[in-house]
Amino acid sequence: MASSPSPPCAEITRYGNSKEEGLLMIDLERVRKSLIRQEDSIVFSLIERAKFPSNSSLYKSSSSSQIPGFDGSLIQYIVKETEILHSKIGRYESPEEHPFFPDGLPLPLIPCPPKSPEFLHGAASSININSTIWKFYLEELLPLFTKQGDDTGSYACTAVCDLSCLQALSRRIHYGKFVAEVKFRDAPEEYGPAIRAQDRDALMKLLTFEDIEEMVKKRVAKKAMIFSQEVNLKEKDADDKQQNCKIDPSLLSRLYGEWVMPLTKLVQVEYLLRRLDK
Ligand SMILES: C=C(O[C@@H]1C=C(C(=O)O)C=C[C@H]1O)C(=O)O
Repeated sequence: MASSPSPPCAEITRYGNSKEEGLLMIDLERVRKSLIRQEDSIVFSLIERAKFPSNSSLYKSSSSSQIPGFDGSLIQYIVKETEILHSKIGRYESPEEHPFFPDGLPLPLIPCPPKSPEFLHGAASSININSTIWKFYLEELLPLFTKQGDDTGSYACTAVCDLSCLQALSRRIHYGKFVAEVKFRDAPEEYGPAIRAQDRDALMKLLTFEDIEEMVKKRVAKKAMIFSQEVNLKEKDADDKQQNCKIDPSLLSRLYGEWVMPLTKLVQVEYLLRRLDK
């Protein structure tokens, strides 16, 4: 029997945990399918950002932003203002979306769909590690895949690409909450004692699947090679395809191995530590 298609990310929050409610069950396979689909968004957003040079002035605070009354960097200004607009239209009503500058965001101006039974424990809303994502993206990842250079005419487009990368990475990493909830529901008798003992190491060991992680690293590198290769009508051999990539496929493996998966697991641990809170 064909497996049911994985729910689009936004729908998974509307699924309950009981067939009696006429809602679809969520299981680890469906959650993992959503993570796989999110790989595409991350790969394509990095390919788009790689079109522009490093444009390091974008990320310098105070004087370089030259925004009257704003003393942060230009990228901070653009992200903050974008998140204010997105908050007004209800983006952060979704448990899958997390702002990078949550303080002082306005309430939605438009009516949001009625809240369906929450799939996640209420403590989920207290977990936001975007400051960590911001830091590794700007300080460690960007220099690895952008060419040195400064093109003042492309600052706005560059910042929009950065925001797309940041949002895709944030969504993927915080999806760890859904992974953790499914794992807990699948084996409360295993996770319960480690949660009650607040044992981070035990929880990390329970939720880690190294075979899956190895597959993820290989798959994202392959996606980078396929999605970013130059396409022409002449037949190219495999080596040429590898050389003509807009982004180094091995960078995606490194991104997932060093940052995305460890941070997704950190989110899972933080969520599970709070899972039995009243
Ligand atoms: C997301 C999961 O939890 C962990 C994190 C993974 C990831 O971030 O890709 C993969 C396997 C697990 O070690 C999972 O089990 O699918």
